Amino acid sequence: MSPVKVQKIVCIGAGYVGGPTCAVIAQKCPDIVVTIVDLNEARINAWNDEEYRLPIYEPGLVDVVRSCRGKNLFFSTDVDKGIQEADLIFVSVNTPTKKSGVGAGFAADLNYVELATRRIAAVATSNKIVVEKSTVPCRTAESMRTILEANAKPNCRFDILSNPEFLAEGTAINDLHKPDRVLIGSLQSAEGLDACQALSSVYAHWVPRERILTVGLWSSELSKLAANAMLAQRISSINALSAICEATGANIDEVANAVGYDSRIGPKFLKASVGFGGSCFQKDILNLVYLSESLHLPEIATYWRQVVEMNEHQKSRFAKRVVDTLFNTITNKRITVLGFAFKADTGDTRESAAITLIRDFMKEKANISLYDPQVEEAQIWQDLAEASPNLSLENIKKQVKICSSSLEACKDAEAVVIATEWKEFKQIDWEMVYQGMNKPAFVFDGRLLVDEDKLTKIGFKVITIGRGSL
Ligand SMILES: NC(=O)C1=CN([C@@H]2O[C@H](COP(=O)(O)OP(=O)(O)OC[C@H]3O[C@@H](n4cnc5c(N)ncnc54)[C@H](O)[C@@H]3O)[C@@H](O)[C@H]2O)C=CC1
Ligand SMILES: O=C(O)[C@H]1O[C@H](OP(=O)(O)OP(=O)(O)OC[C@H]2O[C@@H](n3ccc(=O)[nH]c3=O)[C@H](O)[C@@H]2O)[C@H](O)[C@@H](O)[C@@H]1O
Repeated sequence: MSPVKVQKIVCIGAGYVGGPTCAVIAQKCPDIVVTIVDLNEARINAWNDEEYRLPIYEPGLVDVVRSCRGKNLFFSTDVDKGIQEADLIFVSVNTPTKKSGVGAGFAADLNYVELATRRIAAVATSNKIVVEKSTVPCRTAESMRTILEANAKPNCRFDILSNPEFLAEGTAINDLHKPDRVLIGSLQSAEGLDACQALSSVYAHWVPRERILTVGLWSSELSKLAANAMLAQRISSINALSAICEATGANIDEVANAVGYDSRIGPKFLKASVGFGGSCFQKDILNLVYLSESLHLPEIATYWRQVVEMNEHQKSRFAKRVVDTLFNTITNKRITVLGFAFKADTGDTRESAAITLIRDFMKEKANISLYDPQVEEAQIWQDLAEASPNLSLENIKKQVKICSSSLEACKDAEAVVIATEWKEFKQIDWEMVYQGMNKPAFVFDGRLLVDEDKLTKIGFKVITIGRGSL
């Protein structure tokens, strides 16, 4: 048997990963028809929007979709038809942390993966290559195989691959166009290797062969969790050092720079911050913690859990520094929060540090003015309500005001807190901001973004993460 030549791809899940990933596959493989399906009709309608108001904000994404939608790229809610017609199926559904039951708070909720897998088994009438794109615990492919084989129609074979995604939001299109590596895991059987070859040939349309790594299934699944854990660990390490800097007068930027010059360490991902956010770092590390505990490796679980605990500590440490600096009370004071997304260049707010900060400021009875250039208002209210379940939305709205510019948000404030590193916050007219604020006027820079000397000259008192305020 020789590898299948992939002609039709369906992707189940039109989210942050399925959408951009498969849009780029369509763009780079004009000979392949790609259909992205989702149960969420509103999301699919947005992907099909005539004015290209897509459901996610990602620089460069509109151009990719514009170049191939309606030609070889389609978005649909008809999941069954998509499955039936495809020879390769990406499963790119959400895998959030379980909220209840065994492993609640740690384990990945694999319900969506299982439902998608069962749907594939129920409706497929020909052989399929099924690709795990979602981030899943090690050995999930085995569960998928068991479900598929138990429910397969006669003469219908399924080959399962793991092909985790390493894109980061905000740079997704560039990451997909020029990936550091594409990782494909398969069984080492003849059929498994053929399936692996078929998927490799899809990526080989634009990714150099030496960057397409082929490994065993379990290594591939674990490598995804490992990569996120090690990236997050770097941030927790630099953030732990930022606390020492604040207490000693060392400067975290200088420390990170000096440390990063060591070619074994490297300069990337060493930016101290108010804490990492995003849908995956915390979830994937907790998943690794749960996996370690399930494997009776408690010391390993404790080691990785600390990365998340350090992140929580960083967020609460920063909120406390704001309160302490503002003479130990922010009750009835106006605090401006600039940025709500978990990082710049995305409208995504999942696990954003800004949510935790605002929750903590609300507990202190502060009034908050908030501005973010991308995040939708409805999303902000939903996130704040979820973070403070004891407060009604009506009460939250009494304490929080959403503004349409930085200048408006900073008016009459005692302090400005920078929570997201949006480029436009670098270009704020701080002279004008200063005039409109109460005095003393404080700026708390949680993203090492502003020019501290310049702001100090204007009259601000600037408190920066990882720098002493002596
Ligand atoms: N967001 C990111 O930057 C990255 C995420 N990942 C992983 O990729 C996976 C997907 O993440 P996102 O795209 O962010 O999630 P998402 O929540 O944006 O999208 C998932 C989509 O799957 C759909 N869905 C769920 N079950 C379905 C079913 N049975 N049939 C059809 N559609 C279904 C949902 O309606 C949703 O639109 C997760 O496992 C995540 O850990 C991996 C790398 C990067
Ligand atoms: O599995 C995933 O979901 C993805 O998770 C991260 O991507 P993402 O969360 O989109 O964004 P990152 O750039 O990694 O940033 C995550 C968080 O860490 C923060 N961060 C990042 C880098 C840094 O030096 N300091 C820092 O505080 C960011 O502000 C952000 O809040 C990984 O970078 C991707 O490789 C991975 O595919």
